[in-house]
Amino acid sequence: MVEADIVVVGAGSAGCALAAHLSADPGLRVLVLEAGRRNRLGITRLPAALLRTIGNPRYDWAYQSEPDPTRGGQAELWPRGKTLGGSSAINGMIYVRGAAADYDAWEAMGCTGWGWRDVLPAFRRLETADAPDATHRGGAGPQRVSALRWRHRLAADFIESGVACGIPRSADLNGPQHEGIGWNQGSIREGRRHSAYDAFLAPVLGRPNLTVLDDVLVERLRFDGRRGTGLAARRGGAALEVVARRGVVLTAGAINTPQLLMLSGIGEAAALRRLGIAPVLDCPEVGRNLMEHPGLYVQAEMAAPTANRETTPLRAAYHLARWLVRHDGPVSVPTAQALAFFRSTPEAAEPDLQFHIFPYGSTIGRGGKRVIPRRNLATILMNANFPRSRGWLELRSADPVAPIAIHPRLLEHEDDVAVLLHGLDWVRRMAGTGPFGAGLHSLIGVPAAAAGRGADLAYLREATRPFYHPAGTCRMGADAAAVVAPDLAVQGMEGLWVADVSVFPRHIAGNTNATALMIGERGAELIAAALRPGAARPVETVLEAT
Ligand SMILES: Cc1cc2nc3c(=O)[nH]c(=O)nc-3n(C[C@H](O)[C@H](O)[C@H](O)COP(=O)(O)OP(=O)(O)OC[C@H]3O[C@@H](n4cnc5c(N)ncnc54)[C@H](O)[C@@H]3O)c2cc1C
Repeated sequence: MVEADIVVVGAGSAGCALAAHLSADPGLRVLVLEAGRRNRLGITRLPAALLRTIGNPRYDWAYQSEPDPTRGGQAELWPRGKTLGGSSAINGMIYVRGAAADYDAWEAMGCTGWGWRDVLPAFRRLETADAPDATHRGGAGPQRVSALRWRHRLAADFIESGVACGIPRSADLNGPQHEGIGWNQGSIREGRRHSAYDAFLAPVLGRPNLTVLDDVLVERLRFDGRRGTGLAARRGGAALEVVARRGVVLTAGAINTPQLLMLSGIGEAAALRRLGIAPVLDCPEVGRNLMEHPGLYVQAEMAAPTANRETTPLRAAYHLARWLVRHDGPVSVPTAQALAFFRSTPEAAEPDLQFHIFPYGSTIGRGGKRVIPRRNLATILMNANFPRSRGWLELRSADPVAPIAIHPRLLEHEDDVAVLLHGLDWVRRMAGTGPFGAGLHSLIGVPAAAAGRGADLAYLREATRPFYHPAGTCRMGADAAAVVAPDLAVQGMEGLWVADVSVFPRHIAGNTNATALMIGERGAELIAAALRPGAARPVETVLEAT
């Protein structure tokens, strides 16, 4: 048996930030449990190595979704990091916080304390940016956020074409001007991936009140009535009982956090009973509201050499050596070189579309493996920022090892289809404008505009994919149906919090890692406040308040 004051389940983006902050109080014993293994983190630090880790069960839960009837029955890989650092150890390292309006929208939805003015200090506190300032960017936080050390010409061309199409230029997409087109920044330190584990936990492992255990699969939570008192886990083949003297924080991510709640009896009571799980709390929204950025990965055949040409054995060896010595070059950078946040139409109330440009393209080779062919390919990623479609998660069995069923429904809502159709027009517009357009041979698979809306729709239904940003499955809100209250406490329970991307009440205009870190940082503040003497939050008060 192991004991701690606070037990944190999952050493991913949010979990690492949260545990580092909470354990800064030497009076609080913090235990972090992570299902993935500590070993083999070396390869994850090479930014270009993500092609080797995504889908690899050593680092990735590698979920397979259920067929999606809104996309012709498409089923696909849903990667989720399974190692110290969680998804931040296998992600594309794109660092973007989203728009101020995204968080003000959270606040307007009842999430008091999550407006931009509340979350900006947390964003600033957690980062060390290349160019800190007094208003928007931090200069002393654990997470390094760096400019690209290697830039491809075609990304510069893409930016110019975007400007020529009417997208404003942004000097810093994490600065005051989020709407616009500009260079991407990376969760990268001196050319190496800077995962949440590297940034937040590794530097404080020496704290006597902090313990991090890897290879621990948490199977279910233990309760005394409605109070979280610990959990049952498995380390290697052995059972492990953990006592949480003051509470448990779930930071297991948008798929595993709701799974763990359901396995522990918190979910839709009737569905749990059918699986032989005794309900502790009837909370039907657990696992619901699954939102994901839907979008297209459009491959572009370019006239001039793209980064695909840098992957010959000789060039790859050179770039690896260059990275080892100088920590720069094509293997030192995140996937995307430039990003844009822009409006699908002039009438759109906010930037509802995002572009990414990758200076390389990949195809699926023999055995279903992703390969980088020796062709001049680039990839334009276009996605909708605020999907209205909702999927859900469904527990298949009471066995904690059985993967949960993921029902994506990416194109359920007509508004999402309409936004993506405009996005497709934008892809064609970029392909016909400015220096990027001049250097482009063809957009592979994209129907010609002349083929009409029917052809576009058929293409969208066939080609739309998830962008690896699932969120919202333990929705935060002030209403009775919300899974967690704005202080991240699970409603109707005591000593139990959720602090990861599951709590999103609405999606954001941006990739989700920075926001996950912010939720960890802000969550730690809220939980520390709840743990202060006199701050007890009786269950009855919570229920009355909703
Ligand atoms: C392939 C990929 C590419 C991406 N690219 C980008 C990008 O470029 N930029 C960006 O901003 N975002 C990106 N994202 C999304 C972003 O990384 C995630 O949204 C973010 O990391 C989620 O943080 P989290 O803390 O909610 O969960 P995670 O970081 O996923 O952490 C959850 C942790 O909990 C552990 N865990 C789960 N269940 C258990 C259990 N039962 N017992 C013990 N431990 C458990 C997991 O192993 C994991 O370590 C990407 C994601 C993926 C998968």
